[in-house]
Amino acid sequence: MSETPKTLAEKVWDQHVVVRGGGEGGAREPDLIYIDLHLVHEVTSPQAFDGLRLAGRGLRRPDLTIATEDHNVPTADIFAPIADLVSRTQVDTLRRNCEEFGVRLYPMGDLDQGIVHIIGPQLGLTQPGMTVVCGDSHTSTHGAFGSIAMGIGTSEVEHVMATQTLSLRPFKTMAITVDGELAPGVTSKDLILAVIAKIGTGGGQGYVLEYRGEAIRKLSMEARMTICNMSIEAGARAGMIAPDDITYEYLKGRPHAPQGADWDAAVVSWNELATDPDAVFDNEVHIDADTLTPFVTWGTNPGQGAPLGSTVPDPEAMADEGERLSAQKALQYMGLEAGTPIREIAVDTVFVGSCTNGRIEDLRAVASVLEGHRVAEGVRMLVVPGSMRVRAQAEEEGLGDIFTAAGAEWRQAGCSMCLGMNPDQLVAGERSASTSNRNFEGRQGKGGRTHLVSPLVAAATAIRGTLSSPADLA
Ligand SMILES: CC(C)[C@H](C(=O)O)[C@@H](O)C(=O)O
Ligand code: SF4
Repeated sequence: MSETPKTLAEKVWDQHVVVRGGGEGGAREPDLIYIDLHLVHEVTSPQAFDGLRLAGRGLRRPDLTIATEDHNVPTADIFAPIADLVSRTQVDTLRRNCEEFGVRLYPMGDLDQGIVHIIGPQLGLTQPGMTVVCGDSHTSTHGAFGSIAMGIGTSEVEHVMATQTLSLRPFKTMAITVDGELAPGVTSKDLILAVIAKIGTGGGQGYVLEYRGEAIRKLSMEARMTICNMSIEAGARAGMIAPDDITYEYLKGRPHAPQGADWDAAVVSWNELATDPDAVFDNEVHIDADTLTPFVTWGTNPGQGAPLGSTVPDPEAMADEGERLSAQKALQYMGLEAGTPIREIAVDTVFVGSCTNGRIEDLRAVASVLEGHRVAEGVRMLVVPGSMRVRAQAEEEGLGDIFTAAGAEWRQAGCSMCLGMNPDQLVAGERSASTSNRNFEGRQGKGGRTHLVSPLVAAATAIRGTLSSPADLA
């Protein structure tokens, strides 16, 4: 064990310092950090590749760089040419760039294609103790493996491409300890929505969050990924969970995971990453899992959430002026009145998918509720797997048939209705229950209204037509 007790984040950081910045405290210069894995998608890479081309540079480590197509993918027919010109150009540009610079790319429809944050873990590329970056804010997802995983800007994307390093200032650390156990029907999505409601969308600013405690330890890897995914919605730089047997079980045997003696050696070193007992965090938050119930958002940021069993809050009752004004504006945009029971809010669309909740366990949860039911009259339901492999597995397990039998649309892999960059969009005034991670104005299409929910709530809502949990179906 190290002499000075360290947190998980500090250990991973220290293992990646190439050059330590001079100075002390706030005046400390950034460190130069080595990057183990660089994930690339079509939206944030074109300028970076252009920059390299202009400077006459190549990629420092094409072998540590992987690209996929996700944001602009039409999920209704992934094998047809993309109709939208902007999307098609974006995807064609990625293909040309990857070819020119020697980057491995999973194109639309390939069995390994999917949302960037779903395919990294799925391929075993994301591993404990790594530094993972991508020009995408939800890169925090990969922190569920005990890696420092961050979204970066386009100029940083170019820097990583050229040097495989990044110049970074150390973060502050925050422990989010979740004691107890989640009740049946309460998922990691409810937990993270409750965390963000508690600390606020700016509560994590400048921090790496480490989720710990009994309730976190009991979660599957996929549930942990949902939590780390949304760290960014609390304003954090990254979210992390220490690796344990659940992590190793998930990772073992995946295509890029170490094998044989290398695997054993890796596990020994990964076991040393956990935060030392005496390590000190810059900030600590405690949550009691036992008290949580299904949680949904009513407003236009992920922190504007409340228990499903409660009512739309009254802005007038909010002491903080900023909060009050933001709630007033949100309710107006959302077309909601204070005091309305949340369970009475009717939706037009249910979206299951995204890098938050587009994995196989999410689809299983949805199918378990939908089986033997029909999607309510007048409600459109999209079920969009996060990757083509998730789709294949869901088909093999008969989940696809359950979705179609219930009247849902069973799609191919992509970001889909998580954001309005492809044909899957809400029209103005339409309201959705969505398993994605962002609910700001227009996120799912201009004028669209989004309620963030768990997969279980999404499924029950599809059946009843109003925001509901499976318990309401009895
Ligand atoms: C397009 C991309 C840059 C963006 C992100 O960084 O998160 C997107 O994935 C999102 O979820 O809004
Ligand atoms: S699924 Fe949504 S949040 Fe995730 S990368 Fe795609 S657009 Fe961003």
